[in-house]
Amino acid sequence: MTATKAPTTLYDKIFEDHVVDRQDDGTCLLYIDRHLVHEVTSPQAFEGLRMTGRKVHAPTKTLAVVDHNIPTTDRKAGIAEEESRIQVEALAKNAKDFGVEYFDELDVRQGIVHIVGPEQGFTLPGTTIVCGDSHTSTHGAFGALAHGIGTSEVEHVLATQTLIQKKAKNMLVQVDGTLAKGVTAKDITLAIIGEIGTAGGTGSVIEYAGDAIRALTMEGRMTVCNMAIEGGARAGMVAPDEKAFAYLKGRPRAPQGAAWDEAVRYWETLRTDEGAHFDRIVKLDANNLPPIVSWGTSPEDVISVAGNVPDPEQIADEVKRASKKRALEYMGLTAGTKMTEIPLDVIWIGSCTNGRIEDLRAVAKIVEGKKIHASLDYAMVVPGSGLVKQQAEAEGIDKILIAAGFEWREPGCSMCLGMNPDQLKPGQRAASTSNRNFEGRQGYRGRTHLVSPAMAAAAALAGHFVDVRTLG
Ligand SMILES: CC(C)[C@H](C(=O)O)[C@@H](O)C(=O)O
Ligand code: SF4
Repeated sequence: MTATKAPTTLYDKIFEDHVVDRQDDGTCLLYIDRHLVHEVTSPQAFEGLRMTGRKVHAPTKTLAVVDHNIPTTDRKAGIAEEESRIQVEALAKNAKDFGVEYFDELDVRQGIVHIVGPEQGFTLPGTTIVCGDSHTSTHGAFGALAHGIGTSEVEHVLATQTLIQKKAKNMLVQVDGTLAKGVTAKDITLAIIGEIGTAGGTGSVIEYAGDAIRALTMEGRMTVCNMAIEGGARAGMVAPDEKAFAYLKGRPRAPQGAAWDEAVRYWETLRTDEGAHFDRIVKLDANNLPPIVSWGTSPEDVISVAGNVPDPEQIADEVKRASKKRALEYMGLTAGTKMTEIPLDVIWIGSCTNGRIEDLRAVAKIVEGKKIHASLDYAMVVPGSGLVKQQAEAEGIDKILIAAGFEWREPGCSMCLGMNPDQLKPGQRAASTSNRNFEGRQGYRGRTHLVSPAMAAAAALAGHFVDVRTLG
């Protein structure tokens, strides 16, 4: 008698393929294929190795890049802020001492860690990937199991190439239908968080499926998986397909020749079986999805650009009501105001959510031959990596943006979190293509509205939000 194997999810498959040891209580030791390292969460981890005389277990499976603390202006001028400088210098030294490849601030391959991994073909389908950074979920777009980890785990992975994990629940987010013109992956991911809330994915790994996800480019899928974290999930993933393979083919770290063909044969098996069990299923209709704007101080505070600032008084739950009232106060908004009538001060385009070439192309397409609105303090574009910047310049995108009045910067995290000099001033209101809008996220008392690159571009021209579906 042949036993039929129970259908399993993509997450189950990759997880089980990497289990080195399993305890009775379900605690597993997972083998880690790829470890990305940046300057913020690695100094103590390397220090821990040094103090105990340990080495990096698999230096070739580790890649370090500087991103959070570096200025986006002249790199050769160095870093003025001491704490930032110390972190960056520590990473350079640690990479050298421990034999880890490192992209420094003058390397064209440098950029935001989650943009660099896929670009280098370091991120591959079916692998386990970790980084001391919450948005490691981005890599799940390639059908990898990608976890953000804490600094003590960074040390553990450096020393052992393994991670202690318990199996998460399986959650399916099914997005079907066709997006309206101007509506993008960012709107999908913001809408999902609006629907499930920032705790909606707690304890789960989300698989994104459906024809609207299939129709997205790899850049778009990365945008969606990037924000799985804002939906509370441990990771997000999309089953790899021809688009993923085409994106990776020929990348420096991707397999070549016969090894490539063999890899693709394996990658093609990486999908959820028909009938596999999901603990929770959420559906989103792409057909009717409007462009989304955040109005509050949580990524779940989202609304259609065609809507009005919501009224917290309508919320039954007292605690929630108080918190949303506070959010409106912080944001300097009044319930009932039309979203398209909120005047903006700053436009910021970049981040691991939306700092890829496709994002910059979308912006250039909208602003070409036009000027940013005179009422803005400034508009800034920060490419996600040196290679994105180079590609954009080869396409003339930099010229279009500069002619329209944008600042064109060096790559890094920049104002996504303002660990470098790029910060909002108190009271300044920004349309930002990043992923977090907490109080002070982009600068002390700064106000952030999360949007797609197309929405940010249209807002740059108008000085307020515009429904991009109405653009010609
Ligand atoms: C600095 C880093 C630890 C942090 C993260 O993990 O997400 C940062 O990238 C962020 O986006 O807030
Ligand atoms: S771009 Fe923003 S979200 Fe992404 S890693 Fe940098 S700080 Fe974190």
